[in-house]
Amino acid sequence: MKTKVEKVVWITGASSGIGEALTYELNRKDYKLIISSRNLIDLQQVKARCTNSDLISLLPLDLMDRDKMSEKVTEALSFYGSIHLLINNAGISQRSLIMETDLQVYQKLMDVNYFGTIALTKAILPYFVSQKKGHFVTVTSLMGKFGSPYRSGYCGAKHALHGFFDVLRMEHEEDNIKVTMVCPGFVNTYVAINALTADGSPQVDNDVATKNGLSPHVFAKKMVNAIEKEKFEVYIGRKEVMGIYMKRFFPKLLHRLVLRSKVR
Ligand SMILES: NC(=O)c1ccc[n+]([C@@H]2O[C@H](COP(=O)([O-])OP(=O)(O)OC[C@H]3O[C@@H](n4cnc5c(N)ncnc54)[C@H](O)[C@@H]3O)[C@@H](O)[C@H]2O)c1
Repeated sequence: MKTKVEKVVWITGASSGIGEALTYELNRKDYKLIISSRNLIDLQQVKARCTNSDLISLLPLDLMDRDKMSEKVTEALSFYGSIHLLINNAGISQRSLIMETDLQVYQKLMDVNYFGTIALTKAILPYFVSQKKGHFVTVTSLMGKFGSPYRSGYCGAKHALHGFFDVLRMEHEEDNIKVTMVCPGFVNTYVAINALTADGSPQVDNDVATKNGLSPHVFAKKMVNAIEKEKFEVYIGRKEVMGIYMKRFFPKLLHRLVLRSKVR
């Protein structure tokens, strides 16, 4: 457990789903946490459910506010005087066909998932470099490695994160900066309910596959294990994870299987 000595973790998107479950799991393991999301009341409720709530600091943050990221980093550092891990977890999905989707929806998917994430990453990077230590953990998706209908903009944004962070890992190898890319399969969270439809409104309904996915609690345990082992990249889910290997070795077969599965 190499990173056990590195105790301060900043999690984005901590108000629900994977981020909320990560908060409980890391709190249980006595990490000091800074938890972020857009809504302070939601964050307060998560904190109230933690056993070691004195180890939790709240920092509201909207990934759309790219200009505020340096300010947010300064605020985050003021809580414990240090940060060792940034978990870029916040994100928003999509359920709409390319032909029907407004360009603004693509813009928002990129703004939140890609530009918001890299803006926050760039804002904290000089601090990590100055410390000669730091660990970026970025939650992408299996959709960051292959595609599935109704998710064109989401897939684009998540694929882009892999490009960015693979380069960051190389450029800052000598600064002792670690990067772990986490690719979930289906996890039973609000991701499908909050997913943007063609006009930018949320889908509201859950998807069957998401509902039948891993529980956020089980997912968070596996993810923390991967973080502590400083893995480069990890795929966490059920049989859908096979898509990673099929994309690499049998891309046409994966194409047919994804179409046949009719997953929404
Ligand atoms: N649940 C799944 O099946 C699944 C699969 C693959 C990838 N993911 C990824 O996991 C991550 C977490 O999603 P989840 O499944 O927990 O869904 P969720 O909708 O329950 O949680 C998303 C979190 O991101 C936050 N968020 C959304 N927009 C934001 C913004 N503009 N600024 C700041 N925070 C914002 C939300 O408030 C929430 O806390 C996302 O990056 C998502 O793409 C989830």
